[in-house]
Amino acid sequence: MTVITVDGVTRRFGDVTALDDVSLDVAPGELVGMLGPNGAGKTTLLSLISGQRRPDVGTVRLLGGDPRDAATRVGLGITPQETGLPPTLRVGEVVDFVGGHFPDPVPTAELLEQFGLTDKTRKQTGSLSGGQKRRLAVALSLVGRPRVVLLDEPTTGLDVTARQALWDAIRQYHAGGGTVLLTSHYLEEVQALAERVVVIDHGVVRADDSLDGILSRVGLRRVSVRTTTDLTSWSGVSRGEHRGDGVQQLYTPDADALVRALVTSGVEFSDLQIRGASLEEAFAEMVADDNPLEGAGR
Ligand SMILES: Nc1ncnc2c1ncn2[C@@H]1O[C@H](COP(=O)(O)OP(=O)(O)OP(=O)(O)O)[C@@H](O)[C@H]1O
Repeated sequence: MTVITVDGVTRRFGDVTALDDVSLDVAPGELVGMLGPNGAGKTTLLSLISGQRRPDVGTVRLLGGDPRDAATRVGLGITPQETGLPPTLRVGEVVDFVGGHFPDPVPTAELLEQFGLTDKTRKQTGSLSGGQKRRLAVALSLVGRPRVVLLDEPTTGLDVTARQALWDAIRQYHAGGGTVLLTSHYLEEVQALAERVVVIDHGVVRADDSLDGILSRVGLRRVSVRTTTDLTSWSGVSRGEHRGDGVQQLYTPDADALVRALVTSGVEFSDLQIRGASLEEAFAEMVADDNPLEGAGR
């Protein structure tokens, strides 16, 4: 049984095809990170899964039911990209209000404690900082003990400490068996949290694989080396850049061959380092217009 099933879904807004024949299954207990550039279709996909919109073509199932049924959505928690919190309600009142829609809500004090908001319980939400509002928004998605949560850029605008705290809360929810589908523009967020990565670009799923699978699929190694000779146009270098400090960063499918060529050329160099591509590099490769990855899907 899958928690989320998206099958052959197309959704248009006028002339814009936001999603073009997208299919995606999410199994119970998975933590899936969705990546894509601005306008790729991520938010639209989440709105179809949460039943806020209907697909033009294809079907969406949530927890075995229709996401537009209120009975199905009781098992769902959402943090949208922008949360309209009523500014004059107190933080505790908002949590009580949202929790009141669920049969077995997390007690308000417990939830606020988990999200470091205990001292804000009696403050009006309008007085919270942007980061505190974001934390409250993620807390609200979990108040009903959902079986699945959709988090649209959960930590955008948060500082490093607040982001780490939210990651811990998401991990804790996941460790308890919860299913998570999140979007993020922070690649390190997806790298830190997700076991599986779905890359969407121009409304199409470009890759859907384990995090390791995505990284290895790109197959590029990064060689960094300090030298005064320009190596960026050497044969075997698919992309290269000069850093300000005299170090060049070279991306190559065959680091061994590049290092052999470097050594035999007699060029003087120092500080040679080789490592695998990061998710950021993998992502840049995947959404580069001239370099589509074939064979998306699992
Ligand atoms: N209500 C709407 N009316 C018209 N066009 C829309 C609407 N919602 C989305 N779109 C268009 O659909 C495409 C996908 O948008 P979507 O918001 O799903 O992208 P996204 O991947 O979430 O982007 P971002 O990372 O910027 O949040 C975009 O071209 C967008 O302009």
